[in-house]
Amino acid sequence: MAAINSDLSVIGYTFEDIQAMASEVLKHSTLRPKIGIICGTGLDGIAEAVENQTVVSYDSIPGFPVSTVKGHSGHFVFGTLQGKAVLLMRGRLHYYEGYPMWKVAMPVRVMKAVGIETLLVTNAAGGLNPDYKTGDLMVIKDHIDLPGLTGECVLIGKNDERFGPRFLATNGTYDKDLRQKFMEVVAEMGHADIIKEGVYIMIGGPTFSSTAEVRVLRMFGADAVGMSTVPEAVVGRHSSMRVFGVSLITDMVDFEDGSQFQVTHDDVLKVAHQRAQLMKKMFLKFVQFID
Ligand SMILES: O=P(O)(O)O[C@H]1O[C@H](CO)[C@@H](O)[C@H]1O
Ligand code: HPA
Repeated sequence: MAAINSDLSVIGYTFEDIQAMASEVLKHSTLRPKIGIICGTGLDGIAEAVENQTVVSYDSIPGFPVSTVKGHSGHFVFGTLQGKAVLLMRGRLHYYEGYPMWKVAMPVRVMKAVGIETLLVTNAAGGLNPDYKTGDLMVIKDHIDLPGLTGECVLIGKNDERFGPRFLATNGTYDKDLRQKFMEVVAEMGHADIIKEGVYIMIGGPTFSSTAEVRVLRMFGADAVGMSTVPEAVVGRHSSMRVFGVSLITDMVDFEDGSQFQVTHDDVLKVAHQRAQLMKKMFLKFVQFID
């Protein structure tokens, strides 16, 4: 009798599958972008600024999973930002949608196969650091992969070395020069007061954290909590991309027992929409500095 889980081929897309999806995406445009952007919940305002747009819906790409969350529309956008070719993901995949972890970040492998070298990731997150406030932006300097630490790392499964190494060092995942440049851009725009740099912790979701849990997350050393980004950043590094991430603090978690405040997804979307124009302006300036 075959051992349980002996068929590792069921975990992950093959290199050829990813190449086929990338070819499908590339058919739609003559642009060959090197910058990829993943838009977080309600943070796809940046897509409005993309010129010469071509939209490729995820469901038109054979084998590509679809986004199911409000605030994630589910398509790639090819175009130019400040004259630079970019590929945006308007809509990401989350573990809590029911996708296995290896599927959550497969679009990053497709992006790599398309030619993306620099990956810019945004997300909406809850603030754990008491010095933060709603509406702040946190440049991610490091992350805590809580699912990964508990056995749900995005790189679990058969490894094809054409994607990257079996064992990956994840310290230094977030590119120092890009972090510094983004901070400078934001400061030059007169918004130094809302920009922070900190540690993002990923939880599986879809539950927002309990009071006891947020205390643990803070004790772990995290400054913001969310349900995404880490698998994408890890796969980005695995694919030798330069990775940059920024969190919009859409709510401040409450450490008090018996607190009446309960965050909702609509609260998250509301703050994301309030900050959409500003984030768009920041990214327009930022991309100018990316080679
Ligand atoms: O991380 P993004 O996709 O920005 O979304 C964040 O917002 C949603 C919760 O409101 C969760 O999906 C959380 O991860
Ligand atoms: N917790 C987890 N994920 C989130 C939050 C939060 O408070 N806000 C936005 N995404």
